[in-house]
Amino acid sequence: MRSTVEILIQRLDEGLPAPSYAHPGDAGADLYAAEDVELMPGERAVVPTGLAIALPDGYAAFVHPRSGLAAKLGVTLVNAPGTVDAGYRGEIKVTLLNTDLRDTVTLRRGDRIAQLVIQKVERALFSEVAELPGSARGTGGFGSTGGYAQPAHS
Ligand SMILES: O=c1ccn([C@H]2C[C@H](O)[C@@H](COP(=O)(O)OP(=O)(O)OP(=O)(O)O)O2)c(=O)[nH]1
Ligand SMILES: [Mg+2]
Repeated sequence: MRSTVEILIQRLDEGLPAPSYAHPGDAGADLYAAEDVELMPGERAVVPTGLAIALPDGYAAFVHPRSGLAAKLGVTLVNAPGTVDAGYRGEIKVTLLNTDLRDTVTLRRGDRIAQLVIQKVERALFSEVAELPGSARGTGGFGSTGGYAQPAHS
């Protein structure tokens, strides 16, 4: 059986469902908008979900966009994925962004606006050294392996 972890949840808004997985095997549990929101083209808004959680130490929750909202309406999250720390007891909020340049998007209270992914996270012990160990990649990054089209105006 797939392993599970118990997450304590508090519904700050009892009119909304508790988060749940739509299908067995889903990684993300949908989060609901606690209020109506209208996003003009390019506009963002911090939307409450009516949900607070207590994660066990060693876990974090990540607020991810929903691909349906992204593909159909151009709605994503400004800070995707948002990070919910294990010690956070406040309301989970979703930083929605309407990337569409023409259409205003209206979302209603109760709409599923994002999804929460629970993950184990390591806590690092940052050890400073004068030189880092070598690697095949070295310092190359930001497209160093090539294969990118040039913008027309460059
Ligand atoms: O999409 C998000 C991201 C964060 N949070 C909450 C939980 C998280 O534990 C807290 C702080 O988030 P983060 O560390 O990303 O924000 P910050 O700007 O660094 O704020 P702080 O100084 O409070 O850490 O805000 C959300 O509700 N939704
Ligand atoms: Mg922070």
